Amino acid sequence: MKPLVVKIGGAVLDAGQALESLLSALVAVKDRPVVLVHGGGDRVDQVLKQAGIEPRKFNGKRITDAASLPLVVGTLAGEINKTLAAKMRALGGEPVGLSLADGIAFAEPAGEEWGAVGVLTEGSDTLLSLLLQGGFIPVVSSIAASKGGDLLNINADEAAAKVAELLDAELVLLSDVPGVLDGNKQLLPSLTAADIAALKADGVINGGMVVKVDAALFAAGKLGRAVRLASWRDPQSISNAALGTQIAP
Ligand SMILES: Nc1ncnc2c1ncn2[C@@H]1O[C@H](COP(=O)(O)OP(=O)(O)O)[C@@H](O)[C@H]1O
Ligand SMILES: CC(=O)N[C@@H](CCC(=O)OP(=O)(O)O)C(=O)O
Repeated sequence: MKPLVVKIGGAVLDAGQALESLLSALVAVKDRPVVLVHGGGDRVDQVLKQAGIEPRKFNGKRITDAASLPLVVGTLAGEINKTLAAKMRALGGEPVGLSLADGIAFAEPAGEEWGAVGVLTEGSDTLLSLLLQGGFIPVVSSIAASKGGDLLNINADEAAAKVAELLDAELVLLSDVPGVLDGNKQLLPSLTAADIAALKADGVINGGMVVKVDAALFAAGKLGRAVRLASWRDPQSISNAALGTQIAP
């Protein structure tokens, strides 16, 4: 069976029992290899504010100035990555905490106005495949590096899309909403690229959902199959393909 790449982000990291249930469900998957890719933007916001830096985002992506970068790296590749791995180990899994910079994918700066935000370029499945063959669960943060060795901040939805592409995996992006919602807050079970363009133009898809649907469309195109957006509040979202929004290639 194809590997399963699950991305979690946002508030799940502070969600106590919901996080434990989700990680337990991931550890319990035995019929296929699993990779966990994580964000943690909410926690980064807290850490930046504590340091007197006001978070700045555009279309759900963080503009990352030089003063913010060490805090972003420490929070995502340090605190959150190690916390998730420790929790999964406590639940009986064999996680290995990594970043994109650990040989998974290179990045290039996204442009001067973005600061230390990167766009992913080429990658390799070598390390991930070795870990999966050994029965480990890679836990991947979205910190990448350029070929010149500079660290870059990647949006975690884009990181998950790249990891799924490298592994030719099934991709599920879990968030704090049941999927993409319409203007009346009703779940949209499936979306095409044209539907997404219209919903973005109408402002129904906004904020963090913009980068998520864009990453899902990118991955669906590369993989040639649908990518699913669902909620981390229900651990069944991991394996129940009927839950959430399917984004078609
Ligand atoms: N059409 C939409 N459907 C669902 N959520 C949306 C929509 N438009 C904007 N959002 C917002 O996007 C958020 C999810 O994105 P984000 O907070 O970046 O998630 P994560 O941190 O898990 O990646 C939702 O909580 C919601 O506030
Ligand atoms: C460039 C960029 O947007 N980086 C993100 C990486 C983490 C992330 O994407 O976290 P969520 O999935 O929880 O939103 C950030 O600094 O917040």
